[in-house]
Amino acid sequence: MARHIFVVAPIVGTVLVVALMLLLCAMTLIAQRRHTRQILEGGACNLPTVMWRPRFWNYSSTQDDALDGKVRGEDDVDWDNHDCIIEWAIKFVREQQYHQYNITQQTSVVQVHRGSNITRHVKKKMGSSSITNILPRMERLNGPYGMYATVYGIRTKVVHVGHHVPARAVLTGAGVIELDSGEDVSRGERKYWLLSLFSWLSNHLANNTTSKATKSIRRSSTSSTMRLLTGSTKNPAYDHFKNFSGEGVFTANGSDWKAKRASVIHCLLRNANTDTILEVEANRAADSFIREAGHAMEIKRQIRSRNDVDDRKTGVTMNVVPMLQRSTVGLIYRIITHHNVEFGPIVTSDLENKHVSKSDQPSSSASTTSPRSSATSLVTMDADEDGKPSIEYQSNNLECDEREKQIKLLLPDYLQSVTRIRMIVLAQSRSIWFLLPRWVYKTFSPIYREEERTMIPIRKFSQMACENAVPGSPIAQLRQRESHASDNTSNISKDLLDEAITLLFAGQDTSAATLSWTLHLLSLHPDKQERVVKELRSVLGDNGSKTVSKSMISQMPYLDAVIKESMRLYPVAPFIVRMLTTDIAIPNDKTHALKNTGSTETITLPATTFACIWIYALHRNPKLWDRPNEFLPERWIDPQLRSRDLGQVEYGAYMPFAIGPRNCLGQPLAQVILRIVLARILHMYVVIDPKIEALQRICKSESIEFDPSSLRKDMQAGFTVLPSNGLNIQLVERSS
Ligand code: HEM
Repeated sequence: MARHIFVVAPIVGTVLVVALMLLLCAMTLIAQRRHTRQILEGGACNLPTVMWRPRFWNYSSTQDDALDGKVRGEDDVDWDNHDCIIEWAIKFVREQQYHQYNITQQTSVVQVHRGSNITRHVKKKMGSSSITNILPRMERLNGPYGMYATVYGIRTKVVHVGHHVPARAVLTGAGVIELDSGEDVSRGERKYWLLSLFSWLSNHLANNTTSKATKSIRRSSTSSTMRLLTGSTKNPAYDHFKNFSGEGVFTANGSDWKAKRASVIHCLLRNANTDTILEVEANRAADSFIREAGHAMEIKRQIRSRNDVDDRKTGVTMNVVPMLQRSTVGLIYRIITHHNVEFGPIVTSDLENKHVSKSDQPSSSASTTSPRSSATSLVTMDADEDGKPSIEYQSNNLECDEREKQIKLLLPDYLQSVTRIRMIVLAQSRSIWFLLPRWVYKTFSPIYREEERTMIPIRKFSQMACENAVPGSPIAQLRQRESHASDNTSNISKDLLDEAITLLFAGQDTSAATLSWTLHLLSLHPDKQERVVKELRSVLGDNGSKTVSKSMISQMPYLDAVIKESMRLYPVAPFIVRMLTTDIAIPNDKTHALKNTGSTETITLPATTFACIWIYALHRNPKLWDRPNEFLPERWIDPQLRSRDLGQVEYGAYMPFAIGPRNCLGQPLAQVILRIVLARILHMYVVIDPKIEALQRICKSESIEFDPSSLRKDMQAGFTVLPSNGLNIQLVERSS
């Protein structure tokens, strides 16, 4: 009997302790939810709130299908076979998916409470794994300021922001005071400092006036000047990324972040060669894409053995997402390391001549940067006949050196791993482990183990990038700076490795995703694509050089409008998160006009609240944009259409690169990369959605109005959003 007691007592004791802990957790959760609701709905705020039950999400590697080009429900369709496409289109229309294409997978429950004016209690179903399902609903739940308070887990208050005024207040710390007339602060650090200064002054002055809400800003402001100036920080909202990008500029905080950001901006953007390198490398990235497509066309031609058929007319249907990922990773790698390595497929057939030389190599690098050129380093600056600077790669005359071989071998694993890590970080932030201390996650979570496995190729690739960095390159310069230096000069510091991981990913993933969405939209709108091409030809000339320069893209307003519009509809970072370090006062919905701040009532977002800025919802807010869901590049250039969009004039309404001190530091690079690569691809190929022609025909025969937007792809959530399950595009060579 006594022996039994010794066995049973510990078991019973453990059960009781676990039960007690669960009870405590549940009570804390309930108390926290009530507290949050009181803060955000009650008295001062009166905001519409969404109480969001924590949704636990498992990572499953089947999410990786994006790279394999599988399209849900479309796996068996041969997109190069006309009959197959027609068969698919008939099925698609007949099954009446046509008008409800986006609404799939509904699993968990969201409750919506309309502040203190609750008149109804709505229950809605939301998809747990697809952001596409969440975002349109966020839009539809538009209350005053489109704001939603959410409770994630036990400890956190979250405010969802879908309106430009509070978004701007959170991201710039500007609060209720109108500081800027709609200009983009991201264009220069100088403006940002000016804005911050204004922000501080205005908040300070407001503290001395009667505004009860703004008084609390001073009370809750921290000793850190930076925090006082910005009003918000990424910390701790971005802790999920720390295993990935460590203390790189994306995840660092406080004075560490400030020093790192200054260093990265200096080394990446203030380099005398930056502009030329950027131009050359963006053209090379396009060459890489074109070469890969050409290679596929050649293979297709060989497989079908139809030499008599002119393949340039039929083209080839390919998943362009991984192609763009490969091209852009090479581009960013070379920009930050100046290591001259070509990642694209090395094509040994005469195809290379057909496609690469045809598309012209960038400037004078033409003869030395072909895929067969040797492993070399950048850079000597020179001037061509027109006095325009150009780049020579110094050749060491080796066929392919060891470092080049190694980094090329690592590329497929690297790309697969970054694709996987996008999902793992998301899974982590939504898993039950999020609610527990970090050490518990690290010790017990299978997600962490998967994350560590996935990080191996990423760390290896980035380590090699640091080792291969040529003197004078951004990475080599960073290595010399205090913010990223190692104690031992021969070693690569953890800070430098984190930065390499950050820059490689931040630069590559976002650019590839934006280009994918833009090609997708243009493939659904052939008329708009033709307008871009007409403009391109007028600038490049039909027979002239096909290399695109920065000055050329500045003469292409429609191309610019297409990219802006595509980033409006598909901002690749659909939301960003900040934690408020001070109370932030914003005008309430009745006194919308910011300029009358003297007489406005304010409501307060309390310090320590997480603010989730829904860039996606801002970009599609019908109060800001005329015909918000339409792909309408003309809105950016036609004065009449422009005047209908409040979003084009209100600062903070359009922010694909975010705004405020933690906006995208790579924006100046990205703006050039996107335009040059897109121009080159469109100059070479007609991009066609393989389904569109068949659907148009079937819709016509069934007397259904054809709406190209119904063919838009779902968004696959990750760090950034990509077209779900890849993007099959038919590429057909343009006849000149
Ligand atoms: C289409 C291209 C790009 C888009 C749409 C984009 C968008 C963004 C956005 C929205 C953020 C803020 C993220 C957040 O707060 O959660 C960001 C941050 C950042 N981006 Fe980009 N980005 C692009 C290209 C680039 C490039 C080419 C680089 C560099 C090579 C880069 C480097 C960074 C870095 C380092 C940060 C963190 C800045 C900080 O926290 O201080 N991005 N980007």
